[in-house]
Amino acid sequence: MGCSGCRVRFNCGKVLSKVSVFFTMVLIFTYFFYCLTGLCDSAPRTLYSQQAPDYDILDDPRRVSPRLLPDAPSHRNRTASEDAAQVEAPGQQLPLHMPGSARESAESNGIPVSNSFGTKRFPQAIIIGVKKGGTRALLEFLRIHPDVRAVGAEPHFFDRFYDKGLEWYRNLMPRTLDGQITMEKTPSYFVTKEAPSRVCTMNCQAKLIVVVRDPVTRAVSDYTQTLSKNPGLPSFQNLALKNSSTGLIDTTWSAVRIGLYAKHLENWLQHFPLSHFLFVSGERLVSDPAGEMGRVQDFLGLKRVVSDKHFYFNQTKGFPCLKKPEGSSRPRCLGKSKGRPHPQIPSEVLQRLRDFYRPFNHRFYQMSGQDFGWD
Ligand SMILES: Nc1ncnc2c1ncn2[C@@H]1O[C@H](COP(=O)(O)OS(=O)(=O)O)[C@@H](OP(=O)(O)O)[C@H]1O
Repeated sequence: MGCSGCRVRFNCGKVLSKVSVFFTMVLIFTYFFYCLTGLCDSAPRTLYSQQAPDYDILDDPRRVSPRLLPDAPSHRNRTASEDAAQVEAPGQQLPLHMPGSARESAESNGIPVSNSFGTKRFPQAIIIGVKKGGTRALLEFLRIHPDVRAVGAEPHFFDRFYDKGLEWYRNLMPRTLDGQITMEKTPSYFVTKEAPSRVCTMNCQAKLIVVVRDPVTRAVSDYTQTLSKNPGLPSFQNLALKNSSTGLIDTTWSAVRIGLYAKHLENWLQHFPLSHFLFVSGERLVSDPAGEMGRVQDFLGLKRVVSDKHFYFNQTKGFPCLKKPEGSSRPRCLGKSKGRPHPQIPSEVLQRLRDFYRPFNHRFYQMSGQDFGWD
């Protein structure tokens, strides 16, 4: 009797251990299957795709380290807050070759669709400048195009991280299929002495886009950005003028120097012919985004997909916004660091700057073959 009780308990134990082995196997197989279908990779990314892309983070090098760039080679030891800061390009969540309706339906069902197709290529086109010209707006507008894939954050490879090597750079790029263009934007390339030769080492056929804006408003915009991070900053006039009595402009101040477009372009023209450049008017990108996007798409050899129907003017923001950015069904404007109110600068200081820039602007109009009408 006692012995048969033992046997029953012994058999029960055997059955239980078999069941637990069975369930463990099922779990392992399910995990393998899940990974084989590529869903493993994308599981954490769905979190990012559900967030609104924070354009402010993407343009702030202090908040986006190269480790946090999309598809950066090293993802080890990330903290949760770093993960949250890695906002991926909306278009990087879904393979772009997927028919629109299929992508939309996958997305609306909350099914993460991993982009494991295509190849990481060096960019064929780069937005190289200028800082505060409207480079983020241009990149986000371009991203609506199904044949454009771009890194969300600024890689700063040709100015800050060149020693990491070309493979590191290529690894940051999103995967593209044949016929799709890989792009990135880092506005500081335009004013970096070494950037042209370095870009040429990567690809001398690269197309280069420069968004230019009246250098006076650009300088004020630049100053406004620095002031927002450092409220104790001296006044604009203190920084722009060597001394107030002579009214001489301080060209060592980066906010002034960046606006000497002719000088920076000269450096680039040592390595690339003029035909490789497209100069986008920062002012027209605001007043007529569709018109300016038409020129950009032609230059990149793309079908004119991005058009009037993609934009609306947001009265509160005072800027054009996207009706449906890539990967989202809701209208979206750029972040609050884009289109900030500028501080009041004394008109004589602005006039002094205007006079200073005039000859440089005219030289730039000649070199680029375009009159931007800043004077
Ligand atoms: N559609 C739209 N929405 C918001 N802002 C727009 C837009 N188009 C152009 N701009 C102008 O872009 C300016 C910022 O330029 P960048 O994106 O090149 O800045 S950055 O260098 O990346 O920091 C930013 O400068 P500020 O107005 O001084 O903030 C804007 O004037």
